[in-house]
Amino acid sequence: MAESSTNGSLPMQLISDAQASILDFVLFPGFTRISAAFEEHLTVDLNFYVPLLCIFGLLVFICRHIYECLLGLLETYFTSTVHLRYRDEAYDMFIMWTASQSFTQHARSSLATTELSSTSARPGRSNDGDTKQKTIYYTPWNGRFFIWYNGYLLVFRREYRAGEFNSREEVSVSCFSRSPRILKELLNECCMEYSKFVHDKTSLYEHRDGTWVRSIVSDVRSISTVILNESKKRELLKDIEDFLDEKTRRWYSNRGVPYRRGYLLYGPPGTGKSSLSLSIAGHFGLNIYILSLSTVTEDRLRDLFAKLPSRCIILLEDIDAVSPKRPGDTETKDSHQIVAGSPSQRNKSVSVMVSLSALLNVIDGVGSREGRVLIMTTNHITRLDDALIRPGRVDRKFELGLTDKKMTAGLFCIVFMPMEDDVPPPEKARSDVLVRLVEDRKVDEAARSQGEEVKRVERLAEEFAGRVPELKFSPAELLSFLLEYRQSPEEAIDNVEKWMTRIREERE
Ligand SMILES: Nc1ncnc2c1ncn2[C@@H]1O[C@H](COP(=O)(O)OP(=O)(O)OP(=O)(O)O)[C@@H](O)[C@H]1O
Repeated sequence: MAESSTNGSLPMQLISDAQASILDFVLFPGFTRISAAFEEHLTVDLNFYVPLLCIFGLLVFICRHIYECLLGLLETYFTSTVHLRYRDEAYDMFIMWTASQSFTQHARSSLATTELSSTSARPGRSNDGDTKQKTIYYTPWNGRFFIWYNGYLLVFRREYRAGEFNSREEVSVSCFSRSPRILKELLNECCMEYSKFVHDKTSLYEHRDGTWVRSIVSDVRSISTVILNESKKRELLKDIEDFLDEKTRRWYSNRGVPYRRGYLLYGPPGTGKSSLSLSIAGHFGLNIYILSLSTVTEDRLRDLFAKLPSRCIILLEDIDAVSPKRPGDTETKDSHQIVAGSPSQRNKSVSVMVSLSALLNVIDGVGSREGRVLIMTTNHITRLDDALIRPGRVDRKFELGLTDKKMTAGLFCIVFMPMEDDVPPPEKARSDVLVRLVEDRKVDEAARSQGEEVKRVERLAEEFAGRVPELKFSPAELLSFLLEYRQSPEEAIDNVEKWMTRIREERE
């Protein structure tokens, strides 16, 4: 120590070491090595420039800080921002809009997906099925992007924040103005475009992590494709139509009666309870929220009911999963509190998480939305507690049964009746006049032969229905058999006896 202080070289060395380490770790990683290399090969002592570099680094640091402060001030006082919550429909609307904008094509960082929604929803079903027809969508990703919209410069930020437990995406759009008017205009446009897109489609919501997420946007399933007793179908549709009428809403509201309607669809498996509910949603242009009681806890159930919009269909499937009542059980004080399973059992089985009392509370509790149509389905009506299906909770009950002759023929027609959309439209007309004439003639011939085909299928449908005994098979079973022979109705008729024998044997 004494030696070092006498020659005076160590303090200098210490200073330059300290400077070097600041440079190495803070401002200029690898400085020491580079400096050594310079000294060795070019005989230039970089240590001479260290103070200058430190000052320069400090200046850069100060400037950057000032820039951040100014940007923060600008953002706080002179810009307006709209934040979009990931997994919310507004997010999907905006992202869908960006995918069609030209600035997206030039974004240097973009996300390539086969879906445009936050929830892996399928906007339309164009991306299902044949992989050759899949579309890749590009949307700006992880950065700040500038957009010109109606003459205004907007900044679109989309940042991905990876967390230890959950990762999330942050999306916002800002404008350089204290008024958010232009941002609202933009989001209105996104909303309108989106509405046009989903106009003739049914949005199907399922729950994920305690919130409703749109899982499918599908083409409306025509109610005519659900085969059941026609008068029952008409009665059900009429009832829902009356309920949804504005006059009915006023009537309920004027008399202080909760504006809700409940239906129970019951019958054996595969008789069309879910299909009917979906097509009812499509028929009335309502979104459908599907909930299986075996997949939620009571708290979740309460939350999900509270988050329902005011006009929608909520489909509660397999409600017998919560009802503890069996034929012969006596109604006790506890019957409304009985959970189908003790707490320990509840932990073991996912199918017994909701008690009857919790279900009744959400059905008619204060959190329950006005204007919602509740459809409950069950395969075992006898297992349901009377309290669950009393009027007010279930206003109408509809049984969906096994096939009778008419239904069998109807199912046959669904499979084999020619439909306009079966054949894709011809490619764009070619200019060749002769070719077009030939095509026109083909269209006429097709129309004529289609009429004959309709009569033929109707005749075959009657023959098929004559061979299938009534009330022995579910529509799902028959449909699945018919689809095997969808290219040939005659073969379906020839093979139905064999199929019925096989099914009977399987059942025994
Ligand atoms: N009445 C029907 N008309 C047309 N198709 C039907 C009918 N019933 C069932 N299907 C067809 O059978 C399949 C199953 O039907 P769905 O899921 O609606 O029956 P479900 O009664 O809800 O069955 P589960 O009780 O097992 O849930 C679907 O593909 C559906 O298209």
